[in-house]
Amino acid sequence: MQKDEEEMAVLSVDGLRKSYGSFLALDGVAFEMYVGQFVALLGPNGAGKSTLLQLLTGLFAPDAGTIRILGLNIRTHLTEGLAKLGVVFQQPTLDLELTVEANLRYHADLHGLPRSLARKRIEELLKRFDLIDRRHDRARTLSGGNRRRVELARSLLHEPSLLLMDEATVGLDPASRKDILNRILQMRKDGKLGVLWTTHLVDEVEEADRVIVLNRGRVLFQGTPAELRREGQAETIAEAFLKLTGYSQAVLSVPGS
Ligand SMILES: Nc1ncnc2c1ncn2[C@@H]1O[C@H](COP(=O)(O)OP(=O)(O)OP(=O)(O)O)[C@@H](O)[C@H]1O
Repeated sequence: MQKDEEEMAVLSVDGLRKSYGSFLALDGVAFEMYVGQFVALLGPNGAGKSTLLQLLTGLFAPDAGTIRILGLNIRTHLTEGLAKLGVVFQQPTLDLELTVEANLRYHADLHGLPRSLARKRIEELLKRFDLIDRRHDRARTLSGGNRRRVELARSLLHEPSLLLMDEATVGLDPASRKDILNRILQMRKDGKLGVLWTTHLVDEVEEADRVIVLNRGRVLFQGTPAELRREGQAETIAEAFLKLTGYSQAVLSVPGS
């Protein structure tokens, strides 16, 4: 990667606004993040996290504001911007009738990877995510945690600079949840990828480089987990989050639920 690419924000969002009819789902959202960072986007249900991710993936256009991926404005450079993006969606997206390997090969073809390069990367990623023994198994036979690992491997095949993970641990058992989170946290050591991790689970943001608190379409806070605790004059992230948002304990979901 070029020096100026390393210093450039991998994702830069400014003045983002999106309404559904008269309902304002995102209201002037702005933040930046860099490669090597794990950024947690924390917000209760309905905060606007999925809407934000739909805009970041070009699914639909914002009413106002700009999104830049490595400096590329996706309004004018959508294809180039999306080529730098890996996504793990909240809803499972594997073809359950295909084998693990075929799911990955299909994605590699979509990204136009030459077959020999695709074979090499698939092999590397299956090893890295401890899936090599399952390569010939149909996705249907995999546990929820393993399916998520396949989706994660798939999202990295084209070597993106930015990985978006939308509530990636929802529905997983506690051990699989921890496994996925730890794998992502380890990846930041490579310094090649920025990860935007959306969640409504406060315990998933403890080790983030930065936390963005989104509530009712607005950014209430952005900074480190320690700064979040300081801002909320609280000992825990959960307490700080509740103070900032004014919610009661009930809004904090039980992990694994
Ligand atoms: N297509 C739509 N039409 C109308 N309102 C919508 C639509 N999609 C989302 N909303 C509303 O916009 C707000 C933000 O929704 P969004 O799904 O982005 O939030 P979220 O933080 O991802 O929540 P969740 O964790 O529940 O998915 C919610 O109040 C939701 O009801």
